[in-house]
Amino acid sequence: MPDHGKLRLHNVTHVYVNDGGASLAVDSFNLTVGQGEFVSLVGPSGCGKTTVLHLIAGLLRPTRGEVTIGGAAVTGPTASVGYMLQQDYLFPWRNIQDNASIGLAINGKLTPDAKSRVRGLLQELELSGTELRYPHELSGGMRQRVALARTLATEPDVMLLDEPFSALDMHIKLQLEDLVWDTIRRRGQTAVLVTHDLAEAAAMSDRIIVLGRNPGRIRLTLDVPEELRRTSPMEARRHPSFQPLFEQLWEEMDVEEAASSSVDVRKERNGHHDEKV
Ligand SMILES: Nc1ncnc2c1ncn2[C@@H]1O[C@H](COP(=O)(O)OP(=O)(O)OP(=O)(O)O)[C@@H](O)[C@H]1O
Repeated sequence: MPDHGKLRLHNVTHVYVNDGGASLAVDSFNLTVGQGEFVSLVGPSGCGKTTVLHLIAGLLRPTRGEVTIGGAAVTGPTASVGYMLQQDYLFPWRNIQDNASIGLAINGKLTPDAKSRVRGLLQELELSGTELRYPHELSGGMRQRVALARTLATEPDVMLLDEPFSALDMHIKLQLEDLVWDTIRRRGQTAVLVTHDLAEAAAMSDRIIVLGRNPGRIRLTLDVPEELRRTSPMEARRHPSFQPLFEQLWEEMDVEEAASSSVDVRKERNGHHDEKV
């Protein structure tokens, strides 16, 4: 049977409408992500990457077009989608076990089995012994691992990652990239990562989608070579195929950023500060 993809955005357009007027964030966006595939979205600031994740998560409804997961239309947030953000948003008054269990508690699924699964997750993420501690007693990397446990606890099929490593220092970031990559792979989850870090995109993904400047449209798709997909992000960074891929991405982003700034220059030159070019 042909693979129609776990996740599909079909001709999706999103316009934000508020007091400031209407703003086109994503325009006629088409993307299919296969079951178990890891895709990264990169592109200039404001090009619509987070908007795409919010549409997949059901936090926003498309103005036009359709988002489907497993063939079913996304009409609102569902437990089958997990979301990991730059900030961990742990509750300071709840201990680590309770923070990791919060999604299950909200969904009314905090059964004894689920509790023991959360304990297993904390163990898997090397957080054993922290269960009764509070977030302020943990390092940034540990807190982000608790956030990962909280996301995995509800057993989502699709993981959305919005710059989850960008607030961490380099050493912790590299370790956490490996851990997240490994947990996602072992569970066969489908993942979409938004990142400004091109090396991270190259090291973690099966496929990289380069978006053009606002409004979000796909400018280019790069398939990551098989030998990099098979290895952990840390190992991928050391592989001979890594540098050429990174350089290609860098050049593509350079072209895109240059296009953005030439538009700004053109706008300045023409005195058209408010006009959409
Ligand atoms: N709530 C909102 N209301 C109006 N416009 C918005 C809103 N959220 C985002 N936008 C606009 O939509 C466009 C896309 O924003 P989005 O946050 O998706 O971009 P991004 O690529 O994730 O940016 P960054 O890389 O800087 O995080 C931008 O022009 C932004 O100003």
